Amino acid sequence: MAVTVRVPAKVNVQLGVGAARPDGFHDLANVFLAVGLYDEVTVTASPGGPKVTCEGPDAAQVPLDGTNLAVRAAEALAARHGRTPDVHIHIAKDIPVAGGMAGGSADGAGALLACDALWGTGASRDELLDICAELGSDVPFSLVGGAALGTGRGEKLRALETGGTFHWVFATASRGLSTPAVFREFDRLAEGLDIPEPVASEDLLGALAEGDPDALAAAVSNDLQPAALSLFPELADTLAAGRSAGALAGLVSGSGPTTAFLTRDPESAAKVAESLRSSGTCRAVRVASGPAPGATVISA
Ligand SMILES: C[C@](O)(CO)[C@H](O)COP(=O)(O)OP(=O)(O)OC[C@H]1O[C@@H](n2ccc(N)nc2=O)[C@H](O)[C@@H]1O
Ligand SMILES: Nc1ncnc2c1ncn2[C@@H]1O[C@H](COP(=O)(O)OP(=O)(O)OP(=O)(O)O)[C@@H](O)[C@H]1O
Repeated sequence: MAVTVRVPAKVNVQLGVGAARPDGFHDLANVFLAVGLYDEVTVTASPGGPKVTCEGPDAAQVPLDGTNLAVRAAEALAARHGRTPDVHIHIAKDIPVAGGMAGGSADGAGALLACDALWGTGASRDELLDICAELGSDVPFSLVGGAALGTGRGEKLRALETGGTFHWVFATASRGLSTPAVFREFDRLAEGLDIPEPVASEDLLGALAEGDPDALAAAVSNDLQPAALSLFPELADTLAAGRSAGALAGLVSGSGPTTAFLTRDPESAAKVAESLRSSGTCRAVRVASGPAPGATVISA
């Protein structure tokens, strides 16, 4: 028997970042939107597992050892339920790697849901969310999808209402950025400054609820953007190219280096994508809309 789960990427429409906490993490006001770029995680019984394989354009950058979040998810579920993680996990990867779109987190959430179905564990939603939070700050959102406000280090979620579909263009970069390195750069840039508690923007939540792309474009923000630009200055050229091509807004996605451009409709998304492709300022361009559903079993 094989179980396949489909899991979306995310863009952060607001990423408010507070000062570093004593544990090194940062309190966030993290407004997540799941978008329709997906990894598919397939699990099959395999004695002596867990073992992981990966296919897709970025597969060579995905670790195939015990650090893979999908492997860690299978091990965590097995340990809680007193069984051995005898499983082969195959990842069909379409989410850019190390791009700030929660690709590894998606695979963690996907493997967890898939193993739960394969093993008949019957874990509750709350137990799955607890395991997700142990795996990483973005992993709970990969499980639930849609739109949500993440507080704490991003793992405490409140579902948000969305009144329509938002159309995005994503430009991937020639190299990745490490999430911890971007947070460290945020801390360096913040030295000596008084960093306020991050708060979700009421205007932004209203724009999501209304499904209003112009209002959302006026409200998007990312406190990690200056840090990502400091480590990867060429991203400024990509942002300028997307904005001058007619995007309503352009911002770095999460910790970057993927840049995200909000457009009014699918036609203008196609136009912005075409301009970005010919701009020479990025590696590849993808079009996707959100909200998209969270991790979903698509075959069992
Ligand atoms: C940038 C975002 O993608 C926005 O959604 C997330 O905040 C990062 O989530 P993630 O990749 O799941 O991150 P984790 O695996 O939990 O943490 C990786 C590293 O990022 C930093 N980190 C992450 C989340 C957070 N609230 N504060 C942090 O300072 C820490 O250095 C941590 O060691
Ligand atoms: N299943 C996985 N897929 C991709 N990367 C993984 C996976 N498991 C662990 N990793 C590691 O995580 C690193 C970050 O990859 P990922 O694609 O999750 O980045 P990201 O999208 O920037 O994450 P986030 O947006 O959550 O900060 C990779 O360089 C890789 O070493």
